[in-house]
Amino acid sequence: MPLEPIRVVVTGAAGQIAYSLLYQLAKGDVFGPDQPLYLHLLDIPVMMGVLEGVVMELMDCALPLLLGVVPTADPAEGFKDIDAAFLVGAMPRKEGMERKDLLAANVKIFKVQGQALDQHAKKTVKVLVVGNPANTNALICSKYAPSIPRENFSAMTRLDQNRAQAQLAARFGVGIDNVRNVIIWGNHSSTQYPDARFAVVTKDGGESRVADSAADAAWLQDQFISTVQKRGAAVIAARKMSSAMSAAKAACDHMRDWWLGTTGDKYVSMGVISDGSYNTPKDIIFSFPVLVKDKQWTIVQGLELDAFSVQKLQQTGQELNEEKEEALAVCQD
Ligand SMILES: NC(=O)c1ccc[n+]([C@@H]2O[C@H](COP(=O)([O-])OP(=O)(O)OC[C@H]3O[C@@H](n4cnc5c(N)ncnc54)[C@H](O)[C@@H]3O)[C@@H](O)[C@H]2O)c1
Ligand SMILES: O=C(O)CC[C@H](O)C(=O)O
Repeated sequence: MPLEPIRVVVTGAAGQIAYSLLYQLAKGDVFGPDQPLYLHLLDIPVMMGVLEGVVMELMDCALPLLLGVVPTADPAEGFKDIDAAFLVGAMPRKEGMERKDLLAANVKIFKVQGQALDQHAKKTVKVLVVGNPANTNALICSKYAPSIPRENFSAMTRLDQNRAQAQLAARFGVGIDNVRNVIIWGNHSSTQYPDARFAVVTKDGGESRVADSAADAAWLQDQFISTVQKRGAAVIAARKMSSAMSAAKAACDHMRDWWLGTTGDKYVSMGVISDGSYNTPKDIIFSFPVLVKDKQWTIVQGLELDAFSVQKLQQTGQELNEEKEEALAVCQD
C-alpha cells in the first residue's frame, strides 16, 4: 500500500539553512524513502523572488517523492494541514553576539507562528524549532498553540550532539558511528552542558566508556566541553555566517529520529518541555537525552549526576528561566 502523502513546512525557506535542508527532505532522508510529501515554503514578502528560484531548483532536482511545493509569505497557507514543521526562519547572530541577544528580535516570530500552527496545522504536528534562541522560541511557539500538545514542540540541540560525537570520534580514533550516548543538557547556548560521562566508544571489537579513560579525563572536562559550547561561534568567526550545512543535517537527524524512532538503547538529545527530571526547572524547553517510540519521546531516567554536572545543569536551567521571563515580557509588548 502506498503511504498517504504528508505536508511539511520549512520557514525561512529562502535562507541558507533551508537551502541545504530542502533537498534532504525532498529526497526522503527524513520521513523515509517511500514517503511522498508536499513542501510548504514560508518566508517573508521581500524574499518571494529568491524563493521562486528555490522552487525552480527543487523542480529541477526531479525527485519522485516531491508531489508539490507551496511557496508563500502567508502563515495561514504555510501551516495549513501540516504534519511536520521545521521553524528555521529567524535572524542569525553575527560575530560578538550571544544567541540570547537575538531573543527580542526573534521571539515575536514564534508567537505569530504558534498562533498560525494552532489554527491551521494538524493537532499531531511535530514542530522542530531551529531559529535561535531555539529553546525559548520553542517554548513561546507552544504557549501560543494551546490546542497542540506541548510534547509536540522541540528545539534543536542535535547539532551540538553531532559536534560532540565528532569530537569524541576524532579523539578516540574511531568512525562517527562507533560513538554513542553523548548527551547535550540544557540550552542551545554557551551554557549547554555536553556530557560524555555515559558515552560509549566501540573500538577493535570491544566497547568502552570514554569516561573510564584516565588519559583523557582532563580533556573531557575542559577542552571537549568548551569546544562544543563554542563551536557555533567558531564557525561564525571563520565563515562570517552561521553554520548552515551542519545545521540542516542536524535538523534532518532530529526529525528523522522523532518520526521513525530511535534504535535500541542509543539515545539522542532533544530540547523538550521539562517535567522537572534531574531537578531541572519545569516548564522550560530543556535538552535531555531521550528515546523515541511511536513518535513519542521519553526522557532517559536514572543517569547519575555528579557535583560538577549538577552545577552545570543548574547554570543552564537558570539561563533558560531568565530567557523565558524576558520572552514573555517581549510577547506582551
Ligand atoms: N539550533 C541550532 O543548532 C541552529 C544552528 C544554526 C542556525 N540556527 C539559527 O537558525 C536561524 C536561521 O539561520 P539561517 O542561517 O538560515 O539564516 P538566514 O538569514 O540565511 O535565513 C533566515 C530566513 O528566515 C527568513 N525569515 C525571517 N523572518 C521570517 C518570518 N517571520 N517567517 C518566515 N521566514 C522568516 C528570512 O527572510 C531568511 O530567508 C538563525 O536564527 C540561526 O541562528 C540554529
Ligand atoms: O548562533 C550561533 O551560535 C550560530 C548558529 C547556531 O546556533 C550554531 O550553533 O551554529
